[in-house]
Amino acid sequence: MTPTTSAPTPEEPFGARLRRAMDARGPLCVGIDPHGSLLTDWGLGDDLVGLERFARTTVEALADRVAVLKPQSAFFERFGSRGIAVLEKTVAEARAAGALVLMDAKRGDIGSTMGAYAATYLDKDSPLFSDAVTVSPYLGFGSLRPALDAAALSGSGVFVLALTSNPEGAEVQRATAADGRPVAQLMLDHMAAENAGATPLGSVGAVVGATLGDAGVDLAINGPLLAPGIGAQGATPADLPGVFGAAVGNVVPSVSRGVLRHGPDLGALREAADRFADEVRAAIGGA
Ligand SMILES: O=C(O)c1cc(=O)[nH]c(=O)n1[C@@H]1O[C@H](COP(=O)(O)O)[C@@H](O)[C@H]1O
Repeated sequence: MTPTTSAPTPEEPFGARLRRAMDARGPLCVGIDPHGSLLTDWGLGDDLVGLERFARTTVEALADRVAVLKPQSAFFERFGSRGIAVLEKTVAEARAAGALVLMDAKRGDIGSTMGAYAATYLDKDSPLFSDAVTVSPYLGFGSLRPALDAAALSGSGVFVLALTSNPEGAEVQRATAADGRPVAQLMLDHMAAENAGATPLGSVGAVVGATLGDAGVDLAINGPLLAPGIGAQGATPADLPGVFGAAVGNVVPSVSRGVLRHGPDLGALREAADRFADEVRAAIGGA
């Protein structure tokens, strides 16, 4: 019998799309973090109008030149439903202008609740659909299964916290798991298993702070490594080879305030991002 319906075409996986963007534009990610203090410094009100202007300006300045834009959901959520409406528009405009959008929401929950988060960010029909989302595995890596499955279905990605840039993270992430591995290594090994066999790059990324010095863990997960902490938290692109060693080619260095503080002038924002991109290239090579 001839089948009358065919399976839906799998979307091109996030890892492949990210690799292409990194090769074409360089690996830099810029965060869209509308801190109240930044809105004020930009001459805007710390209100919805200011939020919208800030996000739109950042997208206009950067979405055609950096590989990834990373809106920080918390700074939009603080304005309630109307802030989330601005976030929806920001995601859509950034994607339309050619950037990959990594939603920084750091979600983590169990079972069907995690499934609802996955539907929010990783289902193509959701108004907040993004190319990838940050998630926390500290309710157990297996609790992320709904997000991992949803990402595989829609060709999106997840970035899983491993070793975060804040000093407080170490008491959990560097602790020893029941089998003797550091907890962060256990998580990274799970990510490596998810990405096994993917080419050119898996769609499950790890978050590893650029602030850590030698990460001291095996980062060969065959996936992207988001490296926040550059700029305001004190790390520089020159630190990346020391933190990431042989895995540095998969690093997506991430800066928020270090770029955003140069706004609202479009040219100044672009120059700041270009400067970080140049420093990244000098430190780790690439486009
Ligand atoms: O997932 C993240 O992006 C993240 C992980 C981490 O370990 N540390 C970290 O700072 N971040 C985020 O990266 C951004 C850092 O902002 P800046 O310090 O202004 O560059 C914030 O949105 C943080 O929530």
